[in-house]
Amino acid sequence: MNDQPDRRPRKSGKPGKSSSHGKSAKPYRRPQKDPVRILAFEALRAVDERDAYANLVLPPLLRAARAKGDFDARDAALATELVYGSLRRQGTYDAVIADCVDRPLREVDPPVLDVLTLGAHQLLGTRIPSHAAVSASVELARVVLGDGRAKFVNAVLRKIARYDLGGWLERVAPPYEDDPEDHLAVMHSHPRWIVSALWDSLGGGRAGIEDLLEADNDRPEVTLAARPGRATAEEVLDSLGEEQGLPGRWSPYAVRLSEGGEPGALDMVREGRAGVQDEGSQLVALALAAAPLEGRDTRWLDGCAGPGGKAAMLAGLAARRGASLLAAEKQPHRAGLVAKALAGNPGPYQVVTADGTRPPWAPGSFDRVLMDVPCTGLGALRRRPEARWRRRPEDLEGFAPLQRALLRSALASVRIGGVVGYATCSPHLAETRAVVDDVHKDGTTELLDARPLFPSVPSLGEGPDVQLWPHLHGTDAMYLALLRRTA
Ligand SMILES: C[S@@+](CC[C@H](N)C(=O)[O-])C[C@H]1O[C@@H](n2cnc3c(N)ncnc32)[C@H](O)[C@@H]1O
Repeated sequence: MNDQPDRRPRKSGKPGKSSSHGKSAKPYRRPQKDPVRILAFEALRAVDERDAYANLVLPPLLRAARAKGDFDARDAALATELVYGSLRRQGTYDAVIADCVDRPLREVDPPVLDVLTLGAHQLLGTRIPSHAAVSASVELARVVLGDGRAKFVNAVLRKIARYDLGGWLERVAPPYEDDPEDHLAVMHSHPRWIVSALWDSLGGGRAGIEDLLEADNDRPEVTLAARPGRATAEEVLDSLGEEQGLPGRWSPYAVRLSEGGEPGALDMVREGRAGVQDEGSQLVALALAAAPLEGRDTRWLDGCAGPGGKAAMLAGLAARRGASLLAAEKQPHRAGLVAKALAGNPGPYQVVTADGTRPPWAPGSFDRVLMDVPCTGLGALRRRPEARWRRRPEDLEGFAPLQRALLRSALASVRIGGVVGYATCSPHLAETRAVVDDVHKDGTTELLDARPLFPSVPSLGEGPDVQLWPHLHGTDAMYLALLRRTA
């Protein structure tokens, strides 16, 4: 039922005209322009209409609003919460809104639906009092949709305001006993196919999958990685000044920022001595670097390096051990980002623009190889609130041949006895174990137990591969399998 939310023919209609104010008995009053809600609406329209990413579209809008004055940090925090919350909880809010309108959601004009979603989030997902949430949304509707459609918005939001979130969920979520996946999809605002895929990968009962789906709806912490050889986590912590930070949970290089702030503005980040990087990604790079290896260990390859977070960590670790890193990336502009991330690395490295499936280097050239392949990104839903609604199950078929080709190419690139790390930022079994099992069947690899290379990280399952989880580890759902080439 909730697979394709019955919503949003995306490209939309135009804002309606204001109704004539001569007809109203009341004297005409100009709508009140609330810059926070107007900005949130603009961001949602960009996500809906232009397939923009909220995390890219929002910062410039916020900067422009602040530059105009009259928009402070609290306004920015509220606008961010309204945009991210509306996108994350869209599946739940769609079910609620559908119950309050007398036509299918796909027949509601998308800008109207965006105003309703923003209103629903204020009513059901924030502490804003109901009357304020309704009146602010109606004023927004008057500004961006016109008076006629503002009446419709008013009527729908008044219906929504009758119950709180719990009350609505009891009404609109199908009973768990009838259809567990549909129930969880509505309760936790994920498409049903993603609930199903995550559950297949996670295993276990109801409690675990519920915790995972809720963790996907939490705002993730911003984590920094001290670049090995250029800074330590202690130095990064000391440099934070006003910003508060905590050491990482698992990675000795991690620093968790307590307030989101603007990490790009921190001195350490501007100087390239630290970078923004989820702790799960740090652990994957550290595990590959620590995998046991006999014989030569001087040539390392990152075969899918852009934008360069793991490459920066690997390059620093390689430098300490007298090894060099080749960082390859197919997209030239992303290879540029890798070059920027690696600039100033204390040891030898090279960045090349290259297709990892048709590599320009000789077979067997490397001792350690990381293949962090392109994937659906279902492991990073916390960071990209719109991604869950954009992804389709068919996307998996698009990635499958490339993922296998890149893993095979990684194994051809490593010497016999060398180690390949196959990584994804998706826990979907079609992108993780299915790929590794297919390639392992060729009979030229040994699977290594990756778990001991994640020291002190709990709940790593039965191995030999490692799947991290937001609700268990506070990281993105990164996956790592380690394969040694045997023939
Ligand atoms: C998951 S991202 C890698 C993230 C990176 N390891 C990091 O930590 O910053 C996958 C990257 O592979 C690149 N890519 C896609 N197809 C490729 C190919 N055939 N050869 C090399 N790189 C490829 C994409 O452009 C993308 O930058």
